[in-house]
Amino acid sequence: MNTQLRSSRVVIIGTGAVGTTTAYTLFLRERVSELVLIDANKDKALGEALDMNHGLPFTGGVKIWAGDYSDCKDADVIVIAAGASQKPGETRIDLLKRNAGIFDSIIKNIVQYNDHGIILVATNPVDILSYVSLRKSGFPSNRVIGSGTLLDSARFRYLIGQNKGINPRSIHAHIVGEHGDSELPLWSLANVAGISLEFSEQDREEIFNNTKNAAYEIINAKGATSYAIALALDRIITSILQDEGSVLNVSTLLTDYNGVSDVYLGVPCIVDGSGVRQVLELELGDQELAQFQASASKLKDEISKLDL
Ligand SMILES: NC(=O)C1=CN([C@@H]2O[C@H](COP(=O)(O)OP(=O)(O)OC[C@H]3O[C@@H](n4cnc5c(N)ncnc54)[C@H](O)[C@@H]3O)[C@@H](O)[C@H]2O)C=CC1
Ligand SMILES: CC(=O)C(=O)O
Repeated sequence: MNTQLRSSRVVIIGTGAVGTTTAYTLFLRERVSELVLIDANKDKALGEALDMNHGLPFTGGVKIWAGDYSDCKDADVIVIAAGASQKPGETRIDLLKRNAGIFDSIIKNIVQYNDHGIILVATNPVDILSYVSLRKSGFPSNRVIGSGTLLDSARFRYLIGQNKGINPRSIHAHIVGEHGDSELPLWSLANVAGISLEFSEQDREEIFNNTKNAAYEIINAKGATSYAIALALDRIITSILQDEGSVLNVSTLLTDYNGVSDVYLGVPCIVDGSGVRQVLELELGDQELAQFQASASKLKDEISKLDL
């Protein structure tokens, strides 16, 4: 495992709430040597890059600029956070038509210049758009990753931590499936130091509902979610760039995974410099299996309506 930070370039496509906060997180934590911002609104990318550059005297040496697709040539990771976001009351799936449309040109532009990097998708619906990116890029599946249920699992761990009075970093717990309304909690795997955690039915219901509905709550309150997703993307990017081999609940192509194939869903994966090095197959209980398969069917149904 290489723990040294090597020279690296990350390109972020879409400099709205998610893209910019991710850029700022990478900038503050000095995760990369070069950060390129691309947006359909060139002035927005330019302004964000300039604003961050003015912080350089207070931080380290990350080189940031507003670029174009030719800058993807030397990129190790290309993050896609471009496109429509949910308005209050909209689901992630409601964004599919609008966002699948723009992925056509975004992926074409990326592969015109890059054949070796890792595409990391954040745009919603993230599992379906990761699958679209795989099909349109022709990249191997280990190099097309969605942020998946990493964010949902973080929310779950936070809420369990609140319930138990334990720091969420010490809580091990997983949300798997769609990053969206059909996701499922794996209560039987929730533990602290390998010790299973007990919950009342009422606590389980409250913790899971608050996990699943977190984005709706935040969007109603402030219009977008940005900080926690930026930290989740930073976690994935760092695991790639530092060749960590961390286990993260990202969205990946499933092949006969608990009977599910040919769809992207969030499950625990070993993430390193090659992208998704290994998909870890979980043993699911009967009810969990039924829910997981229902989540897959829902997304496959949506994918079948797309022109791929
Ligand atoms: N995967 C996850 O866990 C999360 C995903 N998201 C998703 O991320 C996406 C972005 O969300 P926000 O940043 O809040 O939206 P935003 O509206 O703040 O920013 C979107 C940006 O994309 C740009 N854009 C649109 N079409 C483009 C194109 N063809 N090429 C380049 N840039 C383009 C816009 O100019 C805008 O700057 C949404 O789909 C949202 O649902 C948001 C939070 C968490
Ligand atoms: C918007 C979104 O997908 C989230 O914050 O979970």
